[in-house]
Amino acid sequence: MTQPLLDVSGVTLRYKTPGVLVTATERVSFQVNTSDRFVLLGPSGCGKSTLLKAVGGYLTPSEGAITIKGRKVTEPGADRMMVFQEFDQLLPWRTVLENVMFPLQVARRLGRKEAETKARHYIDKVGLTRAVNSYPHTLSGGMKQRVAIARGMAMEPDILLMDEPFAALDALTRRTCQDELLQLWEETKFTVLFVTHSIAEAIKIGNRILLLSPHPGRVKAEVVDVDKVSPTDGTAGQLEKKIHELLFADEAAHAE
Ligand SMILES: Nc1ncnc2c1ncn2[C@@H]1O[C@H](COP(=O)(O)OP(=O)(O)OP(=O)(O)O)[C@@H](O)[C@H]1O
Repeated sequence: MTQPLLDVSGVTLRYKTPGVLVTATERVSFQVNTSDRFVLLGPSGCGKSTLLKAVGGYLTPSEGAITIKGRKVTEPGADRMMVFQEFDQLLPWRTVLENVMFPLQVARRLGRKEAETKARHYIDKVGLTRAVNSYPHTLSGGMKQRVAIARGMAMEPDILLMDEPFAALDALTRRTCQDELLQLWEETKFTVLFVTHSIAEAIKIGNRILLLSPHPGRVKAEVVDVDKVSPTDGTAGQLEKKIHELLFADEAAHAE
């Protein structure tokens, strides 16, 4: 069997808070293959962001292990770039071009010219050619998220980690950004691990979806071959209903 790109194996993550140890995820396992659009889906508080941060190397599991291409994740690295929900993830004193160039120069240690060429290429890809010299405060939320995506993709990481990147956008911009992300994926087939609490977004973005229980960290099920559902013939609606039932079955039973 070929090695997965990302292997999350029996991972438990806890937060130490004064007087309490909060368990955010417990013994969660999943594997992501190259070119997957793998979605972590579950309600607020089930541990999605915590898992993503651990894959990013920002948190250390108290049990289990995370490996990328067989290498154990112990700290953040340029092989895993993150895109967050918040609009303030860009450096406000740098232009769009400089924001995208910055990690290329600092983390990849590319020379100015090479970094600029690469940055411009990805800025073009997200449709922001005309905004290269703009500062973040002059951009809309959707434009800022596109810059963050360009910055992540320009690093050509092994995996792009996206934490509800479109959740703070209005419905129309959100849909446009989702479409653009899928278009970019068609062009480059990058691997993405995408966190969302929206079932519809998970079905639209993912080819595989891991359903996390409302009880932190418990895996409910994995849905594969999401690509095979069609947005127009009703199968997407059926899958959405099924996922909803899977996620909330126990809660409904208890509520009765
Ligand atoms: N810094 C922290 N300190 C203490 N507990 C935390 C911290 N961050 C998260 N938690 C707790 O860990 C659990 C999982 O949180 P996490 O943010 O990973 O969930 P989530 O599924 O991403 O939720 P959301 O969609 O609301 O971001 C929750 O119980 C949360 O309260």
